[in-house]
Amino acid sequence: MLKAEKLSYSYGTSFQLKSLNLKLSPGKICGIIGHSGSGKSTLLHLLAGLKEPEAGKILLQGEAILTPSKKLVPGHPQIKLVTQQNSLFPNISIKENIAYELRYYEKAYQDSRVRILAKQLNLKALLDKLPRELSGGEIQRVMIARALADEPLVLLLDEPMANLDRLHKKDVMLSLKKVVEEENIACAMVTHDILDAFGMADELLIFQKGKIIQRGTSEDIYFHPRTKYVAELMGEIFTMDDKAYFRSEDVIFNKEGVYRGKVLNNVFQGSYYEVLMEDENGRRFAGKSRDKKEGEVSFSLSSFIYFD
Ligand SMILES: Nc1ncnc2c1ncn2[C@@H]1O[C@H](COP(=O)(O)OP(=O)(O)OP(=O)(O)O)[C@@H](O)[C@H]1O
Repeated sequence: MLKAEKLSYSYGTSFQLKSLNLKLSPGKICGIIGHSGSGKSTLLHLLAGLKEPEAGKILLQGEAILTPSKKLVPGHPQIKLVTQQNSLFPNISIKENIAYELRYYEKAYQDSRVRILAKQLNLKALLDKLPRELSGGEIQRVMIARALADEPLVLLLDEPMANLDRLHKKDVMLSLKKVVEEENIACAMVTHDILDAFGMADELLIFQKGKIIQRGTSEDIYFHPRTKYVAELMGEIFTMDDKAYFRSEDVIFNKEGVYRGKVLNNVFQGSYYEVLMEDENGRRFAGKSRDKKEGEVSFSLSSFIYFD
């Protein structure tokens, strides 16, 4: 659906996005993960046709999209970018905000489309309110609904769920995934929360300094990270010898275990305790346990991660 070929962009000498290739497929969500400043937002702005690439092109259904220098108003009507910024009209209702995107259509179609979106994104109770009467998370859902109103081919989301608590997140995640599938939209989503990416993305792209350094399914990347940077983005890793790394869930407490640790703390996590430990060299690591641990403990490790 959307394809970027050899895309390049830079901010002077301080940041470069170099010869990047990317494909977004209909009905699929591509999660974009990377440290702050790695270029994720810049990429979304390029894909949305809002920044002028220095080289390369962006193809929508095989046709090159017009870049800002070739357009009066930058952007493409069928590629929608939703950021964290609230860009709703403040003095009209939520319903009118969404319907505004459909202003060239008949009223009956506007109404039915708003009704469908309100159902998909759980907005029914908010339709007659003004934006200032909504919470941050509710605004975010409305912004997504508004972006979807005119049935775009591509939806680009820059941290769409940053303002939502866990419970609401799950709700929005499920509805968003369903809409993307039902309406066959190609979607890319930048997020800082790896669990959001795991929960939603069909494919993950890992970004480092303007480059995609690994791509694959969540499971693929979680279990086979190519570098330490990638592994750490997926969750905390530990090592006792700087060669073999492990995660807290790999720690299996048992008396026969060949590894030893001194328990420093038990952090209650609800369904388990995170047991913080250190070895005789003062290296810190953690395990997971249903019960609290104390003093000297032994454990084995169920698997290791190695880097090339
Ligand atoms: N207008 C600009 N002028 C100069 N440098 C910029 C500009 N916008 C961004 N940068 C720099 O380019 C790099 C990439 O920025 P970008 O916003 O794309 O990163 P990001 O991965 O989205 O970060 P975050 O996760 O913090 O939003 C950063 O080092 C940033 O400081």
